[in-house]
Amino acid sequence: MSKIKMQNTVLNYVFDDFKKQHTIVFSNSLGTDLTMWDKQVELLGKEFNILRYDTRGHGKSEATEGEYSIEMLGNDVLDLLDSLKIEKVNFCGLSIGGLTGQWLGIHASKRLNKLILCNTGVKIGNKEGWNTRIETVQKNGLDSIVSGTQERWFTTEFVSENKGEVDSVLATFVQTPVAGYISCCAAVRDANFTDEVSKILAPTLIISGTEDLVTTIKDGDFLMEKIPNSILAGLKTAHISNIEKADDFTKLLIEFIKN
Ligand SMILES: O=C(O)CCC(=O)CC(=O)O
Repeated sequence: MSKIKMQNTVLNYVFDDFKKQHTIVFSNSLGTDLTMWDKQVELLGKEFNILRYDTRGHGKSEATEGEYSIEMLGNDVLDLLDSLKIEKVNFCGLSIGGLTGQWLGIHASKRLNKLILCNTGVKIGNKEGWNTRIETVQKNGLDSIVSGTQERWFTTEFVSENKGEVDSVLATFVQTPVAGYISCCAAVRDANFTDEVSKILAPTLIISGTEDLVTTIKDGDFLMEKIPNSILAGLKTAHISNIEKADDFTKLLIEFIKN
């Protein structure tokens, strides 16, 4: 792992430079960190260089003060690419990472080869829900929402067969800095790409979870209707599809980027 001091923050990242032609950048979901992609690295590393980073306020990245915006998180990615002198990438983001991906697709098209938007939507949830979550976490901490989080993130079948793995993801969740988590909640609350998403020109793969109640398959359908050069794949998962159906997820990425 390395840390990089950028214009406005310090980001933690891991760059596996396998000297391949293409690089794929992974952007984590709310309350996770770059280790959420561990199951993708082995297979994908045979084909691509892999750059993973902790979203601002998460993992070992700095939790700067004040509310964040998706624009800020998108610019963090551009600063990171500039610092590492990487011109063009394939970008894969899940949930809030998918909002960052949409922002990049709209505002930084020339930095993208292909875009993968997972378990996300043009808008996630509503203002009231996010404000309630912010207040709850401010008052009672992340432990107070851990059981609801597990229910949204994984199907009951997956939890019963993979208890250790789920516990480890949730251990990362409760270690997320409260300030970073709620600042990112504000970024999600304020994001709405309904009117801009059709400007995305990069070929785009949308991955939705058929059992995802946070960002539904309908949200994925809407993205596909609006983004001109896009396709949609559904996996039988809840919100964290890349962990719940890791191999299927990884194969979708390889096929999409290589073709
Ligand atoms: O996962 C995200 O990045 C945002 C959506 C969300 O809050 C998922 C959840 O915890 O329910």
